[in-house]
Amino acid sequence: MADGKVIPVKVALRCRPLVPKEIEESCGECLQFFPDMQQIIIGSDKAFTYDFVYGPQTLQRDVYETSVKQLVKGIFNGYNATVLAYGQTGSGKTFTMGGGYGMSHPDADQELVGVIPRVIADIFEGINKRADEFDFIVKVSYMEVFDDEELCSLLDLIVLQIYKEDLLDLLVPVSKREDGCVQIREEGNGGIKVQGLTERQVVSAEGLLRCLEEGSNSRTTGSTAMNASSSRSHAIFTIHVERCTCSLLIVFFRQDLCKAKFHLVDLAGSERAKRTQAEGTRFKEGVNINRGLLALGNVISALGDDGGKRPHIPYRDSKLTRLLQDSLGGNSHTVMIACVSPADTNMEETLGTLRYADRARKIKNKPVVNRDPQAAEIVRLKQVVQGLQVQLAQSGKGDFSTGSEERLKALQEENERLTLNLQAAINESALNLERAIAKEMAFENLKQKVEKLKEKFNFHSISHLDETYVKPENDGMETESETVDSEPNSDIPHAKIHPEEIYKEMETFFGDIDTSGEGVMLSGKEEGEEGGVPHSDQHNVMMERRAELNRDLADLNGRLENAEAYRKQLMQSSESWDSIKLKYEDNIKNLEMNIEKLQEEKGQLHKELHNKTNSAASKIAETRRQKLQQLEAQIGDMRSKIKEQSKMLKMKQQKEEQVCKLSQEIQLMKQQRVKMYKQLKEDNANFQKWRQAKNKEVMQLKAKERKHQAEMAKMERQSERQQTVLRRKAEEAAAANRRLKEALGRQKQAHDERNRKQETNEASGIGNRVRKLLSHDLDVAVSVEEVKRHKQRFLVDRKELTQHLQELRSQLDEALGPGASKRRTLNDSSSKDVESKEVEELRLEIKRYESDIELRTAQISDLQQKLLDVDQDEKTKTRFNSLHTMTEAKCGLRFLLNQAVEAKVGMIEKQNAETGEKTNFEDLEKEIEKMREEIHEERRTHSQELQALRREQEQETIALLESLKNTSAEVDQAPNDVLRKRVESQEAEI
Ligand SMILES: Nc1ncnc2c1ncn2[C@@H]1O[C@H](COP(=O)(O)OP(=O)(O)OP(=O)(O)O)[C@@H](O)[C@H]1O
Repeated sequence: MADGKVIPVKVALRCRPLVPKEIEESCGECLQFFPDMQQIIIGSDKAFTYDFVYGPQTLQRDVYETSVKQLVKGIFNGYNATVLAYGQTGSGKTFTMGGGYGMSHPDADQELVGVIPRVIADIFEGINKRADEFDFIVKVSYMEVFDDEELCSLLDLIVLQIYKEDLLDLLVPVSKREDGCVQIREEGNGGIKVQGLTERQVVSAEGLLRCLEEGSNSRTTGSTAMNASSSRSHAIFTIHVERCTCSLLIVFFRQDLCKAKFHLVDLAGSERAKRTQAEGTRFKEGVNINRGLLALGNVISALGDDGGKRPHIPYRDSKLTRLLQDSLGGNSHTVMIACVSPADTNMEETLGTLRYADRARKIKNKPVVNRDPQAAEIVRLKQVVQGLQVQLAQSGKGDFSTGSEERLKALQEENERLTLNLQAAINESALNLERAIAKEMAFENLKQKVEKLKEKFNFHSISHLDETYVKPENDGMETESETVDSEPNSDIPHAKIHPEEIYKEMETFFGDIDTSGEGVMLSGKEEGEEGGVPHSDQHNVMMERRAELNRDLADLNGRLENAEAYRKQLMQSSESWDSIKLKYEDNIKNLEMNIEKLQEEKGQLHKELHNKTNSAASKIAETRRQKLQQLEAQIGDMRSKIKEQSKMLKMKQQKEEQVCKLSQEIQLMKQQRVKMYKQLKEDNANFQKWRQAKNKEVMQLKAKERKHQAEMAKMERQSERQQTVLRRKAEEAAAANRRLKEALGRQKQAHDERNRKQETNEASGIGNRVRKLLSHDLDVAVSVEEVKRHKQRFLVDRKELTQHLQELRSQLDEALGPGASKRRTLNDSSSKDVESKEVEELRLEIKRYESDIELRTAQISDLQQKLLDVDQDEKTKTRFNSLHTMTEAKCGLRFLLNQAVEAKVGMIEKQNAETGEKTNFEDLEKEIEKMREEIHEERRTHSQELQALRREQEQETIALLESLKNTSAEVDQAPNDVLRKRVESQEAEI
């Protein structure tokens, strides 16, 4: 390091990796790096060269070792050093400098430690190495810089206290800070001294790190859309190193005393308020920060433009530039670390930083060993005198054309939005009309069905569907249970009624109604039919159980009928048996009497036979013996008859017992039947309930399905609209691109022409020429602005698309269940088999979004490339260079004024047209509202009519069922053939 030699400011370009937020937004990378080459390419071909270029993967250590470490060595020899981190907000300045990440902590990740802690460590290492030769005094100061004093009055009281001091001593606790105690003074040697600033002496690296941490903690940070912890001020951490030899004599003569300052500067973000979405205080800070950086930029430009030969360098424009006066173009070895983001969304800012850094490379410093402060003061005064000799007028830039274009664009956008709204409202109204017509048709259908039913059953009307289904059986059952004891035979005819047939009829009918009439609650609908309860195990079980019960009932009724008939028969036979029995009993009595008589006669004959001994007598005896034998035979005969008759009587008794038993059985059967009817009734009620619940469920499912379909349709419409908008935007962007190209061509042609005419010294037609030139410049500027806007819109689009893509991805993960993200990426066929339709749709949608994002990225980089090609920033600077004479300037001004007037008039016209459109739109909206009300009214009347019709149907069905019930009751109470036949005929009719 030679004393007094001109050394340019060294510039290091550091690019951080994409941060998670940028990755989430699908940002692409707009920077290209080449190994071992200190060059960077932005876009496809715009190259910049710096002293050091660090790609996203470069380690903190490498950054320090290659670009900063050497400065530490100079410090021990009395050379000032500065490391300046510049860049857009969130580009990694604080990360690189390492001032705000708690790196002084022993537990901090040493790989992430930034420049400042490394400088501190190296300084103390150097001191220790040189401890034998020299004594060192190390002091530290830490300040925060706000540039705009005006700002103070804008802010609230608490902020005022802090901000009013535009220089903030970070090593003094907030409570002890006093207004205006820190001030910049110029030292005699041209150096800058900050009066009132704490310079804390430290003896170890740890002490120095503590100071860094203490000051960093009281730095003003805030959250912006681009950086959660954004530094809202410039921070200057200065390490003062004083070297002296141990010899007292030398110290006395100050020959070897040298003082060096190491400024470590973390500038606030060079941001655009629009990008950071800063509002209120944040916005004011943003404006403020930029003002400071603008001054710094001006200083850098002034220093860099003519190799620093400009007579005036505007250091005094801001406190920041005053403080950095030494570091830029002065007595310091300076390294500027320009931090950039690789994201294509930040391309403009990155390009700005690259240019800034490029300009900074041209700054020439003249570092000297800080041995003699008086000499340095003289040099500085010389510089000031030189600076004051030349004054440059600052020219302001008008941007009316941009303003009017902006307004025009806004109006066009508003117009588009209104037209879209109108179209949507018209679509909805048409949809409502269609729905109303469909309802009307369904209603007509229903009416026809009711009429058909009326004809079919010859009823007046039919209603109350559920009761229609239940009632006949219920009635039958009630009649049975009421009459079973009083009238044993009355239940038999009921067994012949077949209510199932009626139900079937009804069910078919109402089933039909269900499919035709929306919202009609059906009880007769069977499973498997559209709109009815779908096949389900529960339903099948219930139906089977019902059928089984009905079968059992019919069986029981049959058995009962047989038993009754048998009993009747038995009873009839029992009656005839009674008369036979009586006859038999008489017979038996007679026979017994006869037997007695015959026995007496026999006895007498026996006696006579013993008494008679003669022949005559023996003859008589013989006759009597024969008679006796006859009598005995008669008696035997009679006895066998009596035996037979008693047998018959026994049989009769048995029959009677049988009849009695049968009667009991019949009684039991009847009770069982009542039970079964009750069971059936209960089952029916349950079945009805179940069916109603199921129907409700079905309706809900249907409604859900309809809603889902409507949502899908809406999404499709939305997506279509989105696609159309995207297509339109792409077309517009392409058109803007084309226009820009044409405008550039025209501009080039005009400039060539002008140069040619200047060469040939053509004086005529200045006005025309200037107008032509400016008009082309204007066209180019407008086209550039247009392209920028399109690019901005694409960026927003891509962000939205990415957000939506993330949502879709998480939906897909949810649908796939645990371990989904793996499967999502694997896309394996086995999992595909089991994927539902929904998953498939999601996959398709994701693919669509991914390709849309890719397309957007391509479009963005295309537009960015165009902008880079135009390099408007550079051209604006030279634009007015073409106006050499006052006449030309006047012509140009007149032309620009005319353009402004035209633009303004055009804008007013557009505003008027917009107002007209707005009124039209409002009228249309009113009309739509009116139509909506009409539709609503129609719907209301329709539903009222439907309800009235239902009520009517219900009443008529009730009446019908009542009449059926009465007829059944009559039949039960007075069973005669006529009534029975009537019921049977009614049933047959039904
Ligand atoms: N080289 C890098 N490697 C990894 N992450 C980085 C790098 N540089 C910056 N980051 C990350 O980027 C984010 C923003 O960085 P940082 O706060 O340093 O930006 P900044 O330029 O100081 O912003 P501001 O001007 O708003 O203060 C931080 O989360 C930081 O961790």
